[in-house]
Amino acid sequence: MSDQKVYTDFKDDMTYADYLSLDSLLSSQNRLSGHHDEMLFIVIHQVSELWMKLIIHEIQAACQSLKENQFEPAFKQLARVSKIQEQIIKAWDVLATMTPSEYIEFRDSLGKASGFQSYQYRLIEFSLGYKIPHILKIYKQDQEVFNMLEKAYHSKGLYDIAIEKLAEAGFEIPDEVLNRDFSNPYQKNTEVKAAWSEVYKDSQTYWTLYQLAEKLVDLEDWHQQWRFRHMKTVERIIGFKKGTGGSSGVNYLKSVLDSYFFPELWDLRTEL
Ligand code: HEM
Ligand SMILES: N[C@@H](CC(=O)c1ccccc1NC=O)C(=O)O
Repeated sequence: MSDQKVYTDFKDDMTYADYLSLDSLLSSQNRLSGHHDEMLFIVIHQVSELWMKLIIHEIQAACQSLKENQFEPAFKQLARVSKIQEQIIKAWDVLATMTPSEYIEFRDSLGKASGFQSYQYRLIEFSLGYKIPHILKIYKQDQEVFNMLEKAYHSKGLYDIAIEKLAEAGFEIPDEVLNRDFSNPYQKNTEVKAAWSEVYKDSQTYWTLYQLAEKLVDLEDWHQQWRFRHMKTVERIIGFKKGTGGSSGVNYLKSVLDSYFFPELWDLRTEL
């Protein structure tokens, strides 16, 4: 979280390991059970968290670029996010080499810890506009994380900024959409749908918004594929056991697959 600091005291004799903080990075795989496969489990999670860090960095940059009408840099940043999403989806293939009996041998040592508590994952979902009431209470114990997430929860998401771009291009977008309470989940809107439909029907005129829309669809599509692979990998490894985080497990993970982040961008496809 404290990565805002810029280091200026470069050393002449700086090494590869110094630069990458390899000492701390490579001494952070602490297997509680000592089980062989717990190494795989830890590394997969740490790699996913590192990629999530970069996703957040790029989404924040893309939001800023869009606010400044710098569309080309925003497209490059969003395209990078999609490439990372592809990477973390592939990581499920590695985790799926672990069998149910191998996992069950060290599952108890995880206690009540769960991916449920990944605050970087929440930051990503908030930026995609997926905000569920009561989610913040999971983070009550850690005031610093809680404050950071609360701020993100009340902020505009990527889609809110994209809709502002529609308004700036001259489309009639109601005030109740532009000035909505951003902590509420986004509700689909007829005027927004009409605007995006026009963008798709006349893509030559609205080429920039058209590209933006497709980048957003990429992000949502990949995110849902990540959720699906997570759900299926969990079913493959623990079946329908309850989750360590207290949820019903696979059925909970299936239920989140029903949500849409950018609903109009999907709805319009039926009518084009
Ligand atoms: C053996 C591997 C895994 C199993 C059995 C598993 C199981 C589960 C279960 C059952 C849940 C629901 C919450 C709960 O009750 O615990 C969950 C949530 C979650 N897991 Fe995993 N998981 C695995 C691997 C991973 C990996 C590699 C990641 C990558 C970071 C991950 C990230 C998450 C996230 C972000 C959630 C919250 C999802 C949401 O609330 O929509 N999980 N996991
Ligand atoms: N929820 C998992 C446990 C689990 O997967 C996990 C435990 C600690 C840290 C990260 C985890 N990953 C994803 O939920 C389970 O019920 O087996």
